[in-house]
Amino acid sequence: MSEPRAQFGDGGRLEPLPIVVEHAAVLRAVGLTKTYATGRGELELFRGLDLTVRQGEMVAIVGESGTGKSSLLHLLAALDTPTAGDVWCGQNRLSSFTKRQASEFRNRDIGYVWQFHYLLPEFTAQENVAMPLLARGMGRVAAMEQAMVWLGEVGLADRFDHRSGELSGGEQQRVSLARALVTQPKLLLADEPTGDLDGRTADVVFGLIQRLHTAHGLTSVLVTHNLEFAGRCDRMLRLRDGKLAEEPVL
Ligand SMILES: Nc1ncnc2c1ncn2[C@@H]1O[C@H](COP(=O)(O)OP(=O)(O)OP(=O)(O)O)[C@@H](O)[C@H]1O
Repeated sequence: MSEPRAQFGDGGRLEPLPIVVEHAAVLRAVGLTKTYATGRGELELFRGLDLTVRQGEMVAIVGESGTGKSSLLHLLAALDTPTAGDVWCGQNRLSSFTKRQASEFRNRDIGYVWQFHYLLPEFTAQENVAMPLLARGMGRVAAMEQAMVWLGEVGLADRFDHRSGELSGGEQQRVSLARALVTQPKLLLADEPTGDLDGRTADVVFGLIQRLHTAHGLTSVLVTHNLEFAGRCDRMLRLRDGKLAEEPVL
């Protein structure tokens, strides 16, 4: 049965119901288990882990080194498959994807930022940013135009023809952020995006991520060791002993 859109008020007149904005879950992990086979037997990182990220949220995942934060992010991005359980992104069940579907999903729906920029050194900043658009078959002229727009978004339009070796660490990471967002994904996943930067530069890059998250209505999940940055997110989740526990934010 469909929801009623109106109700009878005191005067017997039909009045519209108040609009309740429901924030849909963009990302949902259900009963997630990840076990690696290692030379010394099985390493179980988590078992039966649940996570819900709602539209527009910025969620930080923190935790000791080796607890499995990067592994979790890889599962959320369909870069890896869980031992058990499922990840849902909207209506998509990631474990049902073929390799090709997973790759298309990442190109279409996910912006991924790594600790290291992984820019291709032989290409300019603009060409690096255009890469995901070229990969999906967009023509070079249109892709390069979009890349310029996103270089502008990260404040680096004037560096469009610089190769990665001619950019500072913070600038390289800003270019990689533009490359992650040029496809206009719904979801931004970032694994220690400021981990390789000095304090002031880290602050600039984190501030930029926050600004772009809000300006473009993104849903973001960030792994970080920086508790100050984590405290500036909507929610902070700590991965410990294979479970995610909510911690208070500022
Ligand atoms: N492909 C793999 N095969 C076997 N073990 C792995 C694999 N990938 C990661 N691990 C192990 O899983 C554990 C968790 O790794 P992961 O990188 O997810 O942790 P993390 O919490 O992100 O750590 P850090 O904060 O240091 O980046 C580590 O002990 C790591 O050695």
